[in-house]
Amino acid sequence: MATVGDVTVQEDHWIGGERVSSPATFDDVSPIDGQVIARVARGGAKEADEAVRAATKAFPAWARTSREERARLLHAIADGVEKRLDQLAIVETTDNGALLRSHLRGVMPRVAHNFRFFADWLLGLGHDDFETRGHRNHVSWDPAGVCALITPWNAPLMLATWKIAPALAAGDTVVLKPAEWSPLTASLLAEITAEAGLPDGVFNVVQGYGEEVGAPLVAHPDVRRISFTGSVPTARHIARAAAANLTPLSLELGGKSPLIVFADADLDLAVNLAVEQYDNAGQVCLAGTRLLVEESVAAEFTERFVAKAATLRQGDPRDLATDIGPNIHREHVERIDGFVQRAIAAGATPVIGGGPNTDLGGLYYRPTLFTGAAADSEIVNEEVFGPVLTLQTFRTEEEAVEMANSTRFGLAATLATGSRERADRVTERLVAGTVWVNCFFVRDLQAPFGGARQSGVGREGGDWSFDFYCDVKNTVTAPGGWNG
Ligand SMILES: NC(=O)C1=CN([C@@H]2O[C@H](COP(=O)(O)OP(=O)(O)OC[C@H]3O[C@@H](n4cnc5c(N)ncnc54)[C@H](O)[C@@H]3O)[C@@H](O)[C@H]2O)C=CC1
Ligand SMILES: O=C(O)/C=C/C=C(\O)C(=O)O
Repeated sequence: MATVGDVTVQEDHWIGGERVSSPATFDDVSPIDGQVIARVARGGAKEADEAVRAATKAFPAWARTSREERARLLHAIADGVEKRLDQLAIVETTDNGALLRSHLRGVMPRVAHNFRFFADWLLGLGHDDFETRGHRNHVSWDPAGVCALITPWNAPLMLATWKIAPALAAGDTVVLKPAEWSPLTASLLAEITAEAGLPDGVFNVVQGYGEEVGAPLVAHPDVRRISFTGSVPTARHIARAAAANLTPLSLELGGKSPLIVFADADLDLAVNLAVEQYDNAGQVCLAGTRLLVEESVAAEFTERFVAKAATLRQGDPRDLATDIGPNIHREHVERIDGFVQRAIAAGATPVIGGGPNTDLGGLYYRPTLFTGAAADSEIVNEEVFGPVLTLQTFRTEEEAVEMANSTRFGLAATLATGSRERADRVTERLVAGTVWVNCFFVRDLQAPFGGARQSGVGREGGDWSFDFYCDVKNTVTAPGGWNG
C-alpha cells in the first residue's frame, strides 16, 4: 500500500474483485522530484491469464444485465469519480507530472463524463429495423466478450476510461493494463468500480511492463477485443499478436500534426493556438507540433510567439500557477533531448529552448521552437512527444497542403485563417482524423476520434465505440411461417 499526498493507493493487481500480488514489484517514480512513490506488483503471463479467466467468468452474467442496470452502474462509477476527484487529481499529478490545475478543472471531470456519456449513449442506442422484400431486418449490438485495454502514461485515467466506459456499457468485461510509468489511478478506479457495485471480474487491472504482462494479455486466445493507445512500434507488436487470433483491434497512435497559419488569420489567435501545443509538456498525441506559417507573416508570427512563450511558467505541476510541468521519466527526457541535439547538429536553430531546464532539475524540458529544419529531417517528421515545435514557411495554399500531408502520420490538423472558403478547400485535402479551424482541442465524445495512416486504426467515440466493442448482428425474419 502506498501513500501519495494523503491518498492511500493499493499497489497490487485487481483481479476478480480481489487484490492479487506478484512475487516481484517495480518502482513507480514521480517525475516531479524523482522519488519512488509506490512499489507496484509486476505481473506477467500468469496474472494476465488469471485476469482474462476472471473476466471470462464474469462475462455471461454481465452481458445479460439489462442496459438500464449497466447504465445505472456506469453513472454510479461516475459519481465515485466525482466524489474522489481531488484524490484522483493529486495522485495522477504526482504519478505522471501533468498539471494539477488541468486534472482538477478538466481531466478528472472528463473521466466522470466518459462514464456518463457512454451510459446515456447505450440507452439511446437504437435497434435498426428495415424491410427487404417483406422480410424484417433487425440490427442489434451484442456484447463481444473480454476486452484487453492497453493504455499510455500521458493522460492515464482519461484515455483509459474512453475505452473502459464503452466496453462496460456494451456488456463486455475488461482487463486493463495501465502504463508502468503511471499506474496508480487505475488502481483507484478499481476501488471506485467496486464501491459502485460493479460485479466481481467485470473490471480487472493487471500491472507491469508491456513486454511482460501486456504482451501475453493481447496474445490471449480468450480476448475478443484489443484497444491500444500508445506508440507505433508497440502497435506493431500488438497487431502481430492480434493477427494470430484474428482479434479485432483499435489503435490510437501518435502524430506529427500540422498547425497551418495563413496570412489572413487573426495572428493573436494563431499565436495562442501555437503556444497551446506545449500543453502537458508536449506529451499529447494531437499536438500540432509542426507550425506551417505563410512566409509573409512568419517574422511577425515568430516574434509574437516568442514573446507569448516567454510568459509560460515552468515548475512544480502541483502549483496551480504552473503552465508547464516535468516530462514523464528520465528515459523520456533523454529521448526528447536526443531529438533536439540531433536537430541542432543537422543545422536547425532553436529560437527558444533547446535543452533541459537545469534550474528545476533534469526532468523539466525547456519549451523549444526550431526554425531552419530541413523538410526531410528527423525533427520535422518524427513524433518527439515533448515541448518541441518546428516552424516552416510556405508561399501558397498548395504548398501548405503538401507540407501538411507530408509525414507518415494523419492524426489531426489545425488551421488558422480568416477565409471560410480557404478553410473548406484546405480541410477537404488534409489527411487527418480531426481538423480544427481557428480552434484547438474542442472535443466531443460523440465525434469520431482516431487517425489516418500510421496514426491509427479505427475510431473511438459515440457509435464508433459501440461498433467496435460489440458483435453487430443482423437478424432477417421472413414475413410468414409462424405457427398459430
Ligand atoms: N497517446 C499517444 O499517442 C501516445 C504516444 N506515445 C508515443 O510513444 C513513445 C514511447 O512511449 P512509451 O511509453 O514507450 O509507449 P508504449 O507504446 O511503449 O506504451 C504504451 C503502453 O503499451 C504497453 N506495452 C508496451 N509494449 C507492449 C507489448 N509488447 N504488448 C502489449 N503492451 C505493451 C506499455 O506497457 C504501455 O501500457 C512516446 O514518446 C510517444 O511518441 C506514448 C504514449 C501515448
Ligand atoms: O483529450 C482528448 O480528447 C484527447 C487526448 C489524446 C491524447 O492526449 C493522447 O492520446 O495523447
